[in-house]
Amino acid sequence: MAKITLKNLRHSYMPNPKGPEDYALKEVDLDWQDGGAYALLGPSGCGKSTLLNIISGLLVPSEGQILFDGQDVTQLPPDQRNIAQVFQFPVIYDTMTVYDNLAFPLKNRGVDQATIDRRVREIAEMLEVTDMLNRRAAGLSPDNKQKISMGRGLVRDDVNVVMFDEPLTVIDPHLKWKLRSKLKELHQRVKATMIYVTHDQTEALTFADKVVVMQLGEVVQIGTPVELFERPAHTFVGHFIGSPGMNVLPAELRDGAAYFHGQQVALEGPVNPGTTGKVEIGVRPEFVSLGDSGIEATVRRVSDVGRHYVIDAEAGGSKISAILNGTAPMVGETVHLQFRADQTRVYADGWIASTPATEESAA
Ligand SMILES: Nc1ncnc2c1ncn2[C@@H]1O[C@H](COP(=O)(O)OP(=O)(O)OP(=O)(O)O)[C@@H](O)[C@H]1O
Repeated sequence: MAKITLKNLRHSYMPNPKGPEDYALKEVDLDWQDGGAYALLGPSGCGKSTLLNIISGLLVPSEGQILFDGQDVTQLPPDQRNIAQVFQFPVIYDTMTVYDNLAFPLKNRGVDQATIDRRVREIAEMLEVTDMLNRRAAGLSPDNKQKISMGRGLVRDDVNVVMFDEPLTVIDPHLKWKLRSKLKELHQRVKATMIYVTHDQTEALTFADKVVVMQLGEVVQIGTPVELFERPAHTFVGHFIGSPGMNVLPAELRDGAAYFHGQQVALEGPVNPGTTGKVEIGVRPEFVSLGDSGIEATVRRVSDVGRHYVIDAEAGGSKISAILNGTAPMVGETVHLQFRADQTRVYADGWIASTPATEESAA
């Protein structure tokens, strides 16, 4: 396994790119640590496949370098990069048995028979497909085929990285959670560097120790699932992660204080000096509650989602969502919303622009 470094990477599909908008990947600098479980998360078109293809060698970047353990591989073709890939659709040989499918990547490399047998049986046991080893792959269900595809990606222990590109696309929804947790478990056992590409936050957050969130060809935040939830570095991360996503409300700054719809809102800590641009307040629905005072709002929608209620209220033309326990208000009712101060942050032009009070007092 290897540490993978992306250095000043940029890629444009155009022959003569001019502005940043001509780049499918804007400046990307990233270190993927040896043995880490990473997710690359972002909406369709944000540049995930472009980045994956650059790492695997299918695409040579317009600018920058890719290093495996410090060695420049930017110009190396895929077959010399020693990478395993699992795609959206199962890549297996229907006419072969499950055993032979799993053994294939090892046979190809001239691995000895005893090692092949040991490794195939280990992987089959991890994937819970031992009872299928002698069956022909043609007869398997789509999810079992994809399991075997994953097994083929994991069977070699000498690859630099295993990359999964939306691997659960073909899996039935009710089986997805099973394979999702299986993959996490596999990472813990195999300890390979793994990159899991998806647009699905649940998949990313379940699988990864660190999630790389991309938007419009840019990495907007790298963090643990908890970090992304608790302190989104960008409003996009706030929106994209969470259900419902973070409330992002238009705001004004005056003398270091933030105002929404003319009313001061208590913040996690000071606003960064010199903050300008489009100012917004971000607070997750989990940290919005009802009180006797606070922001006056009209309830527009109440959804009972089992363990709690989600309400959408309107204040000053903005929608504010809250996750509430206990008794839900009625649609049309006027309520007062309170934001938990230590979870209320300022964003300027999308980027976080306030600092937690504790960090400041520790400084
Ligand atoms: N071969 C290509 N030629 C020209 N433009 C491309 C090519 N491949 C991708 N693009 C453009 O580059 C940008 C990033 O695309 P990319 O496929 O990397 O995103 P993605 O996040 O993987 O999306 P998806 O999940 O839909 O595959 C998009 O604007 C896309 O239209």
